[in-house]
Amino acid sequence: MTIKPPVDLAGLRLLIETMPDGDETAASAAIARDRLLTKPPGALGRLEDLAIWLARWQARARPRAESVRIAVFAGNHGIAAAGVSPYPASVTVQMVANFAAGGAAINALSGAIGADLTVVPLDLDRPTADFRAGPAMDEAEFVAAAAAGMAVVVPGLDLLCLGEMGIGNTTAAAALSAGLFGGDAAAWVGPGTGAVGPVLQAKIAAVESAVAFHRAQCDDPLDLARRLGGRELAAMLGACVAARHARVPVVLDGYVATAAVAALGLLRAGGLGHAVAGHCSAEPAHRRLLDRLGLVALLDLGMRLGEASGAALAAGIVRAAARCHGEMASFAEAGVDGGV
Ligand SMILES: Cc1cc2ncn([C@H]3O[C@H](COP(=O)(O)O)[C@@H](O)[C@H]3O)c2cc1C
Ligand SMILES: O=C(O)c1cccnc1
Repeated sequence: MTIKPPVDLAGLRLLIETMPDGDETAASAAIARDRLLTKPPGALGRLEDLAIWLARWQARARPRAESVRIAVFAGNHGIAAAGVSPYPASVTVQMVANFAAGGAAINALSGAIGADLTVVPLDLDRPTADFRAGPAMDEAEFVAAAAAGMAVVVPGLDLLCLGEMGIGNTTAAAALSAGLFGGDAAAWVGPGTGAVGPVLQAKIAAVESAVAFHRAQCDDPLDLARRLGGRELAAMLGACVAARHARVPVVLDGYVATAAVAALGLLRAGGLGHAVAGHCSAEPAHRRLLDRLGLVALLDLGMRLGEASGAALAAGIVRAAARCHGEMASFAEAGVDGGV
């Protein structure tokens, strides 16, 4: 189902509450087929789980992952002016130009797996507010960014990869994670693009201030995503919600993408059922966040880039899982002894 984009926070909340459950009939059919295929049961390990997961969330007994879209959302952050990144905020728009010219890592990776790459810049000349003493976005800004994310879910997709570009956004991811899950702010902060020394200290201080300020006023996950996130994070959340309604399973990228959608896992049991963690980023808090959400990453390659790079690589694995499930012969068809 293609959904109507929300016009306010209540509308967004309703779309989250009404996200469909998985299709257990399709999942059961996929489990039954998996048992017939020419391999010992379980011998394809997580590839088998992935095929069944695709079936459940696509509501298709014979799942596929041929039409893959990679969506990279870009946003600028007021908090970047607090010296939390080794790179200047100007890099965000410059990297968007690099994406358009085909020169970024994600261009090479999306080409390598034959995926469609769409880049969505979100008001780059208007950074979000510094969230240390006020919300990053007002409700209208937050909902507009979520709606922009929803628009990437077009008909005909089999799989959607979510990623981002936004200097300063590992600070937003840390603040949002700390706001949602609590604990020592410093434990949610890492180097991002390479923060060390005073930059890392500024990052920790920014997260501590922001979480203290907003947690005193609010404990609703969606409102925390508005207060402590950013436009590209809101867009990933919106895209993840729209994908669920359209029965398009999602592959998450790193720490920033996972933090962006974490509220869905808190607002609803199984709210992230249709999402798989593509990889575990080298940003140390990513593993911590995945653990809190009960997600187990597919890949662990020491990557810490963002741009949906880890998600794109993982999409190749998901496609391979669907092809095994769809293309392998059964024991009976192949005349192979054994099986059930
Ligand atoms: C050239 C360049 C390309 C990137 N591609 C993704 N990021 C990544 O780094 C940023 C977050 O890190 P921090 O919070 O430390 O600023 C995001 O833009 C993210 O996608 C990049 C960063 C740079 C410098
Ligand atoms: O894991 C991530 O999402 C990440 C890590 C470093 C820089 N940008 C993003």
